[in-house]
Order: sequence, then C-alpha cells, then structure tokens
Amino acid sequence: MSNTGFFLSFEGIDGAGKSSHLDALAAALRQAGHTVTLTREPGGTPLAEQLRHLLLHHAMDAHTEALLAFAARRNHVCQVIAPALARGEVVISDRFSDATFAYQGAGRGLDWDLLLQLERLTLAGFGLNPDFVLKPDLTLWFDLPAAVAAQRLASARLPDRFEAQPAPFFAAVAGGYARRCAEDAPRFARIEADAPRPAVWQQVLAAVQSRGWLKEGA
Ligand SMILES: Nc1ncnc2c1ncn2[C@@H]1O[C@H](COP(=O)(O)OP(=O)(O)O)[C@@H](O)[C@H]1O
Ligand SMILES: Cc1cn([C@H]2C[C@H](O)[C@@H](COP(=O)(O)OP(=O)(O)O)O2)c(=O)[nH]c1=O
Repeated sequence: MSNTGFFLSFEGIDGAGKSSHLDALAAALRQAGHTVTLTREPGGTPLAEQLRHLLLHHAMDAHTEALLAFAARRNHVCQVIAPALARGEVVISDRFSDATFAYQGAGRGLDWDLLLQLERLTLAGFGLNPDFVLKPDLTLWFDLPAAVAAQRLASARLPDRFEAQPAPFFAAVAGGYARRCAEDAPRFARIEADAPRPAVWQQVLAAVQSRGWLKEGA
C-alpha cells in the first residue's frame, strides 16, 4: 500500500503532546501538494466514533477493550484509510494499532501474542500479498516520562477513563510503545517529547523529511 499514498500515525501516552502537532503536519504536507486525510483512533467513521465513546466511558475487561478497538479500526480502515491510500493520498491518524498493544497489552496486561493474532485477523488482506498486515509507513512515537505527561494533563482537561489511570499505568503503556518500536524499528521515529514545543516540531519535520515526503526548509 505504501507504493501509492503514505500512512503516518502519531502515538504516545496521554499528554505526550501529539495533538499540538497533528494539524501543523497536515498543513505542511498540504502545502507541499499532498491531499491529506487527518483522522483519529478509536474513531474516524460514525460507527467507530460510537465504539470510541463506549471504550472511553464504560468499564470493561481488557479483552473487550481490544476487540472494540480492533472492530473500530477495521471499519475505519475499510471506509477511510484504505480508500484514501489507494487514491494516492496521505493519511495521518492520531493513534493506530500500536495504541492497542501499548494500552490493552502493556497497560492492561492482555497477552501480546493474542494482540498480534487480532492485528493479523483485522488488518491482513489490504495488500496484494495476503500475508501483508496494514501498518503505518511511519509512526511518530512521542516519548515522554509518565510523570511529565501527568503534570501537563493535570492543568489541561477533564480526564477520560484512560487519562484517569495512575502514573504506573502510563509507565507500563510507555514500555509497550518501546516494545513495539524495538520489534519494528524502521517504522518508528522516536520523538523526544520532553522538550519545548518548537524543538518537538523540528523533530516531527525531520522525521517526515528523512522519508522524502517533505523538502527541507518546508
Ligand atoms: N512541548 C510541550 N511542552 C509543554 N507542554 C506541552 C508541550 N506540548 C503540549 N503541551 C501541553 O500538554 C498538554 C497535553 O498536550 P496534547 O497535545 O493534548 O497531548 P496528547 O494529544 O498527546 O494527549 C496540553 O495542555 C498541551 O498544551
Ligand atoms: C486507539 C486506542 C486508544 N486507546 C486509548 C488511548 C487514549 O487514552 C484514548 C483516546 O486517545 P486520544 O484520542 O489520544 O485521546 P485525547 O484526544 O483525549 O488525547 O484511548 C486505547 O486504549 N486503545 C486503543 O487501541
């Protein structure tokens, strides 16, 4: 799929600073002539947004969380992501499958191999090769110590069900992102998010420029 459009995801624990840069990156890519779909997970379609609401506001076990997250993802990929990539467009998603590994796997303790099976079940079959499992071409992983993220969020907004979790939960989630990155390093750009916003933005730009999707000086 990457030989048509390209697919970027933003990941990191809550409060890592992703949202501050999503719109700016979409604008920079549009300025460079790309058609960009900016979307989010869980969500991105009417059905998936309903599943998002359930996931964020109703108590449930980790297995149910993962099934809802992957059901929402399947609908999102079928209706939005795969068609946009096939048209040769750019998709930027605020979170994708890595979040399920980090939150439901590392955070909530769901078995990693089970998640790999769910990922394959949900996301194989979108390429010419039946074994191809759809993943972003580049994942910008905003890496920030859990304590710093908690400080940022304390003054920022009312927490949802995940944001209300204690600091050790987010340390575990961060460990889940580190594991996904170690297992597929070429796909990831690690952003040192414990830096002033302009310095974080420079890292975001550099990661996208290094793939040739934006020219330097953009
Ligand atoms: N580099 C930064 N330094 C300090 N505060 C930041 C920085 N980036 C974002 N913030 C603040 O931290 C909070 C969380 O940022 P946000 O972009 O919403 O994170 P996320 O989308 O990853 O959950 C917001 O109040 C935001 O203004
Ligand atoms: C995509 C996904 C998100 N989540 C969680 C992570 C976040 O706490 C929450 C929503 O993510 P996010 O959109 O980043 O929240 P916000 O816009 O409030 O910053 O859902 C999962 O637990 N599993 C998943 O598969």
